[in-house]
Amino acid sequence: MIQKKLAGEKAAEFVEDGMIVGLGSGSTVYYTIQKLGELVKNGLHIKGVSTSSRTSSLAASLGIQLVSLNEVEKIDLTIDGADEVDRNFNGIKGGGGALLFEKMVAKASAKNIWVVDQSKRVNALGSFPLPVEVIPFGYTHVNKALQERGFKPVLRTENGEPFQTDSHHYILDIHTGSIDDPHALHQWLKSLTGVVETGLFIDIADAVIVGEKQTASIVTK
Ligand SMILES: O=C[C@H](O)[C@H](O)[C@H](O)COP(=O)(O)O
Repeated sequence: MIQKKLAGEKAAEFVEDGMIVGLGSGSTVYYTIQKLGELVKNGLHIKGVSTSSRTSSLAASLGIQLVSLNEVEKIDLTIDGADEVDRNFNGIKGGGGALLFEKMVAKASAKNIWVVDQSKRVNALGSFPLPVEVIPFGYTHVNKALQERGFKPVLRTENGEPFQTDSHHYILDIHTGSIDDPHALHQWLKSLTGVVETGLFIDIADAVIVGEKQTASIVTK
């Protein structure tokens, strides 16, 4: 989709020679990574920290050098997609199941830019089902607690089997409706034993690049 391409490619303009760059996951940041691949072929030196096995394969195929999160003290800039972004730049991520690594990479980054198309911008988070990453052991009990709270959890599946994240966890997609207090919801979810991470990304994005019909605009706080 052209809006994703415009946003994704625009973000590559913020990458400078010598940077350690967090490489997000998904169909929008795909275009950033493709662009970075071109720039690397033309002499740009960067090291990438990947957030998913898919991104690792893509980056490696384009000749982008990868290092693990353990090997770096900090990341200069991370570029990633999002499933929803509100006016405070809080977001829902994890539609592709990469939320845990994405959040760890984001939190180790001096700056985070999200790339989205216009449809991802919302007044309040919560229309997109919120991914909750859980360990497979006893996940039905977490599911029950979420059901009791009225969140209608759905175990994410792939080819008829539970979808497994890169860490071999499961994902329960929950239906929260409009989220009034993302902090409180995130805290409550994290308090459930067996929950590894939530797709609520709060106070993480510094700027959002929004792909429009013919251009991409940069929105800062
Ligand atoms: O787990 C997936 C990530 O959080 C993605 O960044 C997010 O789902 C947005 O992906 P896309 O750009 O494909 O809509």
